[in-house]
Amino acid sequence: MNIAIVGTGYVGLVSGACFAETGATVTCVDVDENKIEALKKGIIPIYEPGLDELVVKNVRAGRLKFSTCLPDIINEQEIVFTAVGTPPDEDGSADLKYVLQVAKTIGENLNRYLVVVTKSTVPVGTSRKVYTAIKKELDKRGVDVQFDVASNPEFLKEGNAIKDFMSPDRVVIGVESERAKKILTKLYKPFLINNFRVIFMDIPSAEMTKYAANSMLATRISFMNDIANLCELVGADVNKVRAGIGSDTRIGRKFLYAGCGYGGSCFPKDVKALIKTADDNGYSLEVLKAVERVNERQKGVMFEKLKRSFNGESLAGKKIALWGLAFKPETDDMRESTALVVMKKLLDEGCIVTAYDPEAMKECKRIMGDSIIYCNDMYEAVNGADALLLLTEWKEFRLPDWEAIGRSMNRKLVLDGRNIYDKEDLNEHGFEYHCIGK
Ligand SMILES: NC(=O)c1ccc[n+]([C@@H]2O[C@H](COP(=O)([O-])OP(=O)(O)OC[C@H]3O[C@@H](n4cnc5c(N)ncnc54)[C@H](O)[C@@H]3O)[C@@H](O)[C@H]2O)c1
Ligand SMILES: O=c1ccn([C@@H]2O[C@H](COP(=O)(O)OP(=O)(O)O[C@H]3O[C@H](CO)[C@@H](O)[C@H](O)[C@H]3O)[C@@H](O)[C@H]2O)c(=O)[nH]1
Repeated sequence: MNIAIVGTGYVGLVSGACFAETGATVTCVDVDENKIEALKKGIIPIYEPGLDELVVKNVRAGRLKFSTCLPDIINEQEIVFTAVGTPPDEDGSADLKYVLQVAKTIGENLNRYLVVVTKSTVPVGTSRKVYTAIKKELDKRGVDVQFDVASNPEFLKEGNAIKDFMSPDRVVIGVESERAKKILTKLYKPFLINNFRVIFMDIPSAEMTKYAANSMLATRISFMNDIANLCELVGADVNKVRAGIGSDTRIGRKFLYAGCGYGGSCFPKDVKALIKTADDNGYSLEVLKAVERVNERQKGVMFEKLKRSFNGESLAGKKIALWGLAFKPETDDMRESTALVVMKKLLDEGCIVTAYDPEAMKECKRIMGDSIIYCNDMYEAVNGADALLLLTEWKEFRLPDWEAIGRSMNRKLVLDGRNIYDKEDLNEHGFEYHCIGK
């Protein structure tokens, strides 16, 4: 089966490598020539566990190829997926220019039947726009080629992308033609051989499912962050509350972790876009508006705690160490990460910021330049520091040598934004310790 994936980012590259792993012949297409050149040499542009091996293996097997030219390969494909970015526009709506550019290119070059599948996260009605854009170009050329559009939103999480893609909880496909449904069933069968969890539905419902899923998950997090802040005021412990409510199967245990706010390329942008879709349709999504407000506030909580620990004393000139810069562990992605908000606040206050992240140092340098001090490891970052802020719960931060850290810090103060340390343990080592929701 020949398929192409247009847009070779987190989603496009992971999907391409995983489809190739099941035996499909996949061409990953991108307009970024440097990225494609690097991939052809086996250099993977992002950090995602297991991705290097999977890409290299499938390239060697001849099942995974790269191209910068969709027109060259389009008429050899049965399916073309669009996995380009849909960044937020100034008003919060999803910017569809890349998706529609791809549709135009398809219409300008298509000569035989094709299923065009939108994998990017797009608002309801986008597949219709994709259909119209392709048809318009075909009509201009005066050719009568059959094609179908479908919606297949992606639910993978960064840092766990390959596992999520290879063994999905479910695959959602919005499709309105039997021919396209049959082709997509064939493609997804290898992933779900013994338990075919593909949910077919109409296209608008598939498009909406993606936003509703991310919004529900973001809601759980903001809800727990709100409860955590209240726990602090009334003397409860949010970790115990989480265990207490998560054991109710109607609630479930996942995505209930209070912390210093959610980030990433998806939750913030998708919550905004859904709010905008509703506003455009004359409906106000009150719950989601609150979810967003709570998250904005939560990203400032670590800084507020730091200020409180210094009891009104100026933070200017204080050396503050940050552990974790990525928006979550196991990725180098810093889009909308809490660290960006914290760094800005610290620098505005005149602090000296030292930082360490196992994978996101290069990305941080690209964004922050020389405004902070980049350290070679977690221990170098805390050397002479007046406080340590844990912002991303990487595994290597879980069991630090507190004795050594205590000797090297200027003030023994730890603020834990992901609740991974034990207060009693830290206090025993002579540290002042604060976390979220306790
Ligand atoms: N990152 C995730 O974890 C994730 C998960 C599920 C869904 N999504 C959604 O998937 C989509 C892609 O996200 P991403 O994180 O992979 O984006 P990304 O920014 O990592 O990658 C997008 C790629 O598309 C390329 N591109 C742009 N215009 C192009 C064109 N006309 N032709 C070919 N390539 C083009 C860019 O050069 C870039 O390499 C978004 O809609 C996002 O919301 C992302
Ligand atoms: O209990 C939790 C779980 C997550 N987070 C934070 O939420 C953010 C997002 O985390 P996660 O969902 O694991 O990563 P993403 O890669 O952004 O994945 C989300 O966004 C993707 C893009 O749409 C979807 O495909 C995934 O299903 C959805 O989980 C991160 O900042 C986490 O620190 C919490 O604060 N508490």
